Amino acid sequence: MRSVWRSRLPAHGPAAPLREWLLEPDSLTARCLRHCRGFRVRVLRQGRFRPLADDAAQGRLPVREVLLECDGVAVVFAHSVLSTVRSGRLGRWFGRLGSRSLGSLLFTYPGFRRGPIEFLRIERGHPLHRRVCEVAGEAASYWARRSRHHLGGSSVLVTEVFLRELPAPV
Ligand SMILES: C=C(O[C@@H]1C=C(C(=O)O)C=C[C@H]1O)C(=O)O
Repeated sequence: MRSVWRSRLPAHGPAAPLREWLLEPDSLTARCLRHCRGFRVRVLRQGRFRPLADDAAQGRLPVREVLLECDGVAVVFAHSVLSTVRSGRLGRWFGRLGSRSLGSLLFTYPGFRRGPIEFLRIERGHPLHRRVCEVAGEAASYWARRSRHHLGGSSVLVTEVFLRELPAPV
């Protein structure tokens, strides 16, 4: 079952500082780098997996899941899915990222076009909720955002789940 992702945060939604992080128009990696001394991308899995119902995709596709860590603390769980198996340059670059941030590609190479950012409070029953609890600990719900980045005829759907209060600027 697909969830209803919304184009706006509810007025009574998360308060600052989480609200500002959810609304960050630029790269989360760049924001993390401004807010902590030690930033790291911890790759949890990368390969061809069956996408989530929410990913609006069929078949086994290139999937990447990582934790963004600030000063040793995991602050974002990211789940990214390519639109097709044959994704040309995007597929090659995606597969070779390793521990480099996907954002270092999406927000630097000029050919990408980003679609709208959508928001969802991920609760028990959502396929990502269980995965996030496995890595970040049990919580009733997590706020998340997602957007699709297009390059030519391919795209990557990037879903970011915020795990805890995020660091203040250093
Ligand atoms: C899209 C960005 O890249 C970040 C890093 C990711 C990765 O390395 O897989 C995935 C999503 C983001 O949290 C960003 O920095 O905004």
